[in-house]
Amino acid sequence: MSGVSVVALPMRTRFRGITTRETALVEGPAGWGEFCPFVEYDDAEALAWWRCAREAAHEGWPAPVRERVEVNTTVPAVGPEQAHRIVRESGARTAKVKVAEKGQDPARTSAEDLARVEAVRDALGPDGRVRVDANGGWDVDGAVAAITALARAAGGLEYVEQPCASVDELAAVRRRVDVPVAADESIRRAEDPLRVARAGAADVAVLKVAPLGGVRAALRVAEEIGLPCVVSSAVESSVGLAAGLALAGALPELPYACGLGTADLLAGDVVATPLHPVAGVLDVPRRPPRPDPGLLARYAAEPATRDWWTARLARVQAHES
Ligand SMILES: O=C(O)CCC(=O)C1=CC=C[C@@H](O)[C@@H]1C(=O)O
Ligand SMILES: [Mg+2]
Repeated sequence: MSGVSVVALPMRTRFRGITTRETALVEGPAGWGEFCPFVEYDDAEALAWWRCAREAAHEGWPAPVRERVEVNTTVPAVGPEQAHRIVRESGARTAKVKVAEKGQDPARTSAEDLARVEAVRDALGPDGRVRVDANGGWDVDGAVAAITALARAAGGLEYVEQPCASVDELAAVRRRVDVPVAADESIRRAEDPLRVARAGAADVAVLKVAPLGGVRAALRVAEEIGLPCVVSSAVESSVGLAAGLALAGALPELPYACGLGTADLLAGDVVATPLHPVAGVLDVPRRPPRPDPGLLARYAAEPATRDWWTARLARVQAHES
């Protein structure tokens, strides 16, 4: 397939259970788009991710209403020393900390999570903002206990992202804790992204541009959901991150630092100047950065991986026609 480059980007540390981020970059008349649904997603779920890539490559993005976006630093499920170093080196004022890592007991708060958020608070100082993301890893009682303990250890939490898996569980937790609840998977993986708001299950809406189908589609969700929004990445290369920044740049209101600093999680990227935040800030691009041919070659996926992605992309595109 012409104009498609499949790469396997090394990551600095394990995040979301992966240490390599496979992704397909597509070129069109408007620039480059990135198609990178996580490998376990089926073609039906991958369709929105293709629409996001197609928008970037063939249509372009709506004009932004701001030139810069404050971003949080993202702390994977690492030890306290590494967590402290990540936050200090980022210069960001907000940190999102991964907790309830897969395999942990959904009914309890791990000592590792408590130590991690304590180290993050120490690195940020008293004025910093600490948020945590459980990726649905707790049950309701476990979430209530964990959020209380983590808020104490962190010296206060800005919000807790997806403490439980279902909308009904989010609503139950929200009734029992003072920490604001942010919905992520309950929006980006839902048949109806607005249900979480109708159910009174969240205070904040996390928007990921690719699973929501592109900048324009995500702006429509933001308008309809009636909650304050925060934009977060899907650990894309800097090409796909630019789409997230285009969304953050175009939202009428942007009350939170955005989870778009994830180029820092990559040990390799496809653009000569990756979108690394400086003091927790990123500029809003008007168009996606162009991949560097040498980097596309350097990180080119092996043939079997390339064939898997190009076949997946062709199947998803066929869904559209
Ligand atoms: O929001 C951030 O700080 C970075 C992005 C991030 O946390 C995630 C990206 C992709 C999938 C998940 O692992 C995770 C999330 O759940 O938000
Ligand atoms: Mg999340």
